[in-house]
Amino acid sequence: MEKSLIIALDFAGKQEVFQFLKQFNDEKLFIKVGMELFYQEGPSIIYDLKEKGHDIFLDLKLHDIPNTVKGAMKGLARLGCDLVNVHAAGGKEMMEAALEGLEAGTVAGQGRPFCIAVTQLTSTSEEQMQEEQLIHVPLEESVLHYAALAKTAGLDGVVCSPFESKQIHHLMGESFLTVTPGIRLKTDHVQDQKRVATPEFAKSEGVSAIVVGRPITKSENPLEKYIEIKRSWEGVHQ
Ligand SMILES: O=c1ccn([C@@H]2O[C@H](COP(=O)(O)O)[C@@H](O)[C@H]2O)c(=O)[nH]1
Repeated sequence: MEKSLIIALDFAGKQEVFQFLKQFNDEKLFIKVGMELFYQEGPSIIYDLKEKGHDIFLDLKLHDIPNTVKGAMKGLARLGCDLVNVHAAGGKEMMEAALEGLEAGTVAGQGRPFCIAVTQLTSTSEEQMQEEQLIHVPLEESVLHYAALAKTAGLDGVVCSPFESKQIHHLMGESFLTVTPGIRLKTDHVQDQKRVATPEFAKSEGVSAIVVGRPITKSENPLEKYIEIKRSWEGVHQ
């Protein structure tokens, strides 16, 4: 889990996914399956990717009443994912229920998936947060508040941006995971992301894992782009 580069496979179906993965030969990847793919293909996409030896972050960002989240997590635990998530805005009781569900659904002999909480989406700016969510504190304070809530609930870490990672580790401990989307090389389009940073910056801030989607999946040469991003994330330069 630590220092992983997670590729977000935001594709509409299995066919596109396996066509895309062909380019990576037999490399075992850390793959993020999100709503777009999971809502089309369901659990079978997880089984297929696990069978190929990939690690899976199932990014469904659960946010509902505690009982519903507990039941959903019980089912997700059986899929054998490595990492799942909820929205911290669902509250401490909901996050505790998520963990209870995961523990109840984890198959004997397998570890339970790591569970992290989304703090403020990387597509949210401070201005949007204040005007649309009516949260009248600096964005970093909101992220740190949600991270502390997640920690109190017993979660393993958070989704945040690289800008908040160092302070989260300082307050919550180095083993508390910071998983950061919104990663772009300087030459990449930012698209709908607001809190964007390079892999090098993420590394310098002690981020636990980066999530990269379109810069790789929409690239003319995805394998080359993956290698370029991986090198700058791992600090290996030729
Ligand atoms: O705050 C968040 C939480 C999740 N995501 C997800 O990460 C990827 C990022 O994809 P890009 O194409 O690299 O922008 C995407 O699947 C999001 O659902 C996020 O971006 N921000």
